[in-house]
Amino acid sequence: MAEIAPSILAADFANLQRDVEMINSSSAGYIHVDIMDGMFVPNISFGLPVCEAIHRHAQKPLDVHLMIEQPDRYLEAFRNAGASGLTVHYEACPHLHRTIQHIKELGAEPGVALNPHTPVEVLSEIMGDVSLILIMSVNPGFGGQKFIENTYRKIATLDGYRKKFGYNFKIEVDGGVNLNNAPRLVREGVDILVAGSFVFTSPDPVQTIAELGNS
Ligand SMILES: O=C(CO)[C@H](O)[C@H](O)COP(=O)(O)O
Ligand SMILES: [Fe+2]
Repeated sequence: MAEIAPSILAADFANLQRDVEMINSSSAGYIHVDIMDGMFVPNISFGLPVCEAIHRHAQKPLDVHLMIEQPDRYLEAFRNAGASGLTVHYEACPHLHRTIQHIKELGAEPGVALNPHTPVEVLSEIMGDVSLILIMSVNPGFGGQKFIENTYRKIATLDGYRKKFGYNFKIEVDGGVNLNNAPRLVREGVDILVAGSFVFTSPDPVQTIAELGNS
């Protein structure tokens, strides 16, 4: 069993309210909101006004994934735009401890994300301070990419740290998640599966979210 965070990046932006309401009516635990700045990643998604608009209709917490440089500049603004969780990239934060404290002061759940090439060991001194560790299973920037197989090993290593030291963070995986890889991801220790294109291109997204959740 896992919690599901459908990624709104794969929604129909011309029918955003309809797609948010679909997620509301499903068993999803969160709405995953991908913010891309065209600098940290080679793509621009959307920004604060769209996040606010999603929040106006959402009945699930917004899990905001900041793929932006110097995310400290925008933490408060995204919190005010409705973010329940704020996840920053390790690779974008030279003062990660300070950034995590800032997120906590804003009353949001602090998360940290790792690109596929970044080993989980770099987070060893911050694992006790975060609510969420997001393992990217594709290179961030685009939906609809192929799942990177090395992710299983990273999840297992991270789960090993959690068990050894009794940490409470949740493990989230993001990118290329589908019904083929979800069961093994959950076995390795994943708590939250992000799924964008697999959910939104399926004939029955509510049913697909339920099936992923049963993985
Ligand atoms: O952070 C992301 C991309 O950078 C998205 O959350 C992710 O790609 C989800 O989309 P899909 O399930 O289609 O891979
Ligand atoms: Fe994401």
